Amino acid sequence: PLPEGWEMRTSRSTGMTYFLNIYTKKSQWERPEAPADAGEIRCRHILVKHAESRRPSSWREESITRTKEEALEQLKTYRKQIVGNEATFVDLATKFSDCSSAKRGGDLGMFKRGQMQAPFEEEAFKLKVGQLSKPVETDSGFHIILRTM
Ligand SMILES: N=C(N)NCCC[C@H](NC(=O)[C@@H]1CCC/C1=C/[C@H](COP(=O)(O)O)NC=O)C(N)=O
Repeated sequence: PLPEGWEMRTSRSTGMTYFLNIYTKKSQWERPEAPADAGEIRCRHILVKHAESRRPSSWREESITRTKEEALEQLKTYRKQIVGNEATFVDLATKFSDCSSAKRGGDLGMFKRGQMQAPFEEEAFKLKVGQLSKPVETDSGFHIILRTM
């Protein structure tokens, strides 16, 4: 089968088979080996900051003093609650995310490569739509990411 995100097409003019990236609508003659690059994706995230974050402050807390270990533990607890259906991603993001996107349920909107810090981008672009990431560390703090588009 074709890797995810590709469709096989036949050229009306030449009758030759080509391959269409359903996200970017770009086509190619070579049979793709890897899932189609989405170009632009949309994600929600929950960010837990700590004392060493690049900006140790948020709408929730004027001055964030928790340690990195505490922040990671807290984030893992949220992830367990989501995976165990004890809470929803949007509910926890709204209540606990240290990013201003908390007021949008963690939604960051659509973004392309080159916009987010590298570790976040790398993990986000690996996710399938609907998939939840493992904890990711950036200079902002620790995140879990839910790809929505
Ligand atoms: N395009 C959208 N929606 N906004 C621009 C995002 C800019 C980008 N931001 C990040 O990489 C961090 C990590 C992933 C999400 C994110 C959110 C940060 C985290 O909080 P902070 O460390 O800034 O206080 N809050 C907002 O920017 C960056 N290149 O700095």
